[in-house]
Amino acid sequence: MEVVLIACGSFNPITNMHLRMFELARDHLQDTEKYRVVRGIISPVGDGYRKKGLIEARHRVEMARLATKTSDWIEVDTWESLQPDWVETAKVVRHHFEELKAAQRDEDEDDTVSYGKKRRMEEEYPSINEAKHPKLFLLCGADVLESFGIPNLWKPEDVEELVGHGVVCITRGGSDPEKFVHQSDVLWRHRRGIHLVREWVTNEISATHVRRSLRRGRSVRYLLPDAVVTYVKEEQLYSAQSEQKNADVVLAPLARYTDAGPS
Ligand SMILES: Nc1ncnc2c1ncn2[C@@H]1O[C@H](COP(=O)(O)OP(=O)(O)OP(=O)(O)O)[C@@H](O)[C@H]1O
Ligand SMILES: NC(=O)c1ccc[n+]([C@@H]2O[C@H](COP(=O)(O)O)[C@@H](O)[C@H]2O)c1
Ligand SMILES: [Zn+2]
Repeated sequence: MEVVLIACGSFNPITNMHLRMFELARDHLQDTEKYRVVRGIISPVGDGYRKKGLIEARHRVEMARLATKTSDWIEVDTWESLQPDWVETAKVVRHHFEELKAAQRDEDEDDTVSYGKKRRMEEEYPSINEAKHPKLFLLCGADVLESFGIPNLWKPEDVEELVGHGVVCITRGGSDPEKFVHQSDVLWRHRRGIHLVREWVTNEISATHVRRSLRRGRSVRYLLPDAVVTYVKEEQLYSAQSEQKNADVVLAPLARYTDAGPS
């Protein structure tokens, strides 16, 4: 079964750990001998997410592009980052899933010799289509999985939709995703679609740490790809001022699902 992995996040900035997540997930899935990971998509969140310290999407996208230049299977997609308002992750995944299905349809139509035969097979076995296009799994760290339980952050139907597609979750210091899945009825029901990956070479790289070091003029070399370090320097990104962005506004999902403010 072919699988495409999609990681949604701020990538503010992208770190080596974000890239490691993809490699870890691919090894884990392929080790089951059930899946073949064919592509990885990085989808930086749009500016409408309103997270504190979130710099402009065009810079975050460019850094992700530079970081994935040396990968032959991970790419950056800008659809989410270009939307004027923040888009729910379930909706982002739905958009990419539709694209995968459409690409498969185009491929089938090009293949004119067997098109008629395929159509007849589809009529006879409607579920045949499900196996034809790749599956799309959300790739995330354990903190994101655990955030599914934070009130007013995720809609229950969105969580259901995401775990229905499949989720690959990488362990992160201080997290216990196994326990979290066990304690949630929805996640437990979908436990077979939740792939927990243990990172044995634990590291605490986080974009927050990187931004803090940059503000203090400390080196972040070897935490980020060299090309990203150079870009940050050239563009003079991440200052005390940029960290104050969105300091006084409510995070878009919280604003959307509560009366806390405009979304
Ligand atoms: N060290 C890590 N281990 C496991 N997962 C990680 C790690 N760093 C980031 N991730 C995951 O990468 C995805 C994108 O995360 P995000 O852009 O928030 O990065 P971050 O390093 O957590 O940044 P921030 O500190 O700003 O929250 C999320 O699913 C997050 O859980
Ligand atoms: N309800 C939702 O769909 C929902 C809620 C919170 C975060 N998210 C997403 O999770 C990711 C989290 O990123 P951060 O860890 O950088 O906040 C972002 O891509 C964000 O859009 C989605
Ligand atoms: Zn984070």
